[in-house]
Amino acid sequence: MLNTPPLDLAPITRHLRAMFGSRLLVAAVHHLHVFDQLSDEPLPLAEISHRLGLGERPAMVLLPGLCAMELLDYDEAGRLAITELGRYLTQSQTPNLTGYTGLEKDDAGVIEMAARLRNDGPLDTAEGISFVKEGEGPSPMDDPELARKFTLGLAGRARHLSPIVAASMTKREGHLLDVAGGTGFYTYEWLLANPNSTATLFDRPAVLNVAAEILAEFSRSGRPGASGLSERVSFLPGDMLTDELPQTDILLAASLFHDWPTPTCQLLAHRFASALRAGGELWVHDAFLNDTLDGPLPVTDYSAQLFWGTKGRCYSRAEYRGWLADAGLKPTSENIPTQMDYGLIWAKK
Ligand SMILES: C[S@@+](CC[C@H](N)C(=O)[O-])C[C@H]1O[C@@H](n2cnc3c(N)ncnc32)[C@H](O)[C@@H]1O
Repeated sequence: MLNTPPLDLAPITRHLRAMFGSRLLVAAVHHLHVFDQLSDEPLPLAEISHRLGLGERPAMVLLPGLCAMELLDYDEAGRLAITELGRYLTQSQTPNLTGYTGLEKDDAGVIEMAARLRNDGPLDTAEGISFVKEGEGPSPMDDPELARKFTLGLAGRARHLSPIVAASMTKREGHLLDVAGGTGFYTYEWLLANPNSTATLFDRPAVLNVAAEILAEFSRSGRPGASGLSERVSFLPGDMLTDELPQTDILLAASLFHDWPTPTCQLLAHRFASALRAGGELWVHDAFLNDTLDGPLPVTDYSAQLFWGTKGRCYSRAEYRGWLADAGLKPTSENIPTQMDYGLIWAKK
């Protein structure tokens, strides 16, 4: 690990994402009527999702979120039940807080959250979805200005987390493929920690233009090894969903799967497994739900944020390990925390 770990910035991202958790709460009480639906009897997750008219993704964002808020819980039979606290959000309880929470029910963010939950995403996607390039439709990641805005929007987080990630990953000689690598910070830090290795940064062309500027700045930082980095990194523009990926020893998927729905994650796991050489390692850096799908709150709030803005959500380690095993990899049992409610898991080929 690093000698002096940097300050964990999680309090900032937790407060930021709490906005999306609040929208989930008020939408659940006043627009979807989750607590009234459950007030008579506990229901299996599939049944309550069906009664609420929610698809798999919105259900897996909303219901774990309400569990993390301690308003719902799983009973011994695995059904979702209202907790003692959650009873105070039903009309049948006296007193209850629905009059008070209802003061926020017409908030624009709450109304839009309810609409997105019912629709499994925004109604109008003419401009494309942030961080996502899929098929022939428009993508902000292919528009020079938007690609720059979104990529630089993640730069501070990546700059802060990447030394911690590089210190936590295995040290080895070989090649790193940083898929959907964005700014490239994870690659640059990993190369500094592995001086005899090389790397490919794979992303959309407009994103790689920004990454190249960041590499130029990084190379001038004066840190040991930084000035020679550009000879060890290749930039490869492409579409990770369709283009052939180069063979590699280590593949890093940082904040990647969480932008995509489950079937796409399964496809990506297969594609990434095929790109690994024998003995290769697939590393996932992300924020993980509990395997019991009931928290933690910072991650269910993050899942609500991702649901709002992308095609994805947060997933549990068990969900990831299932996809990686189905793709022929051997998931390890290591759970390595990094910071900002993120962590690493990895699998071997
Ligand atoms: C949330 S960002 C993560 C960036 C970086 N890994 C990080 O952690 O900072 C997702 C990245 O996926 C890229 N991306 C989205 N769809 C893609 C596609 N079909 N092929 C390649 N990259 C894609 C985006 O351009 C964006 O840089």
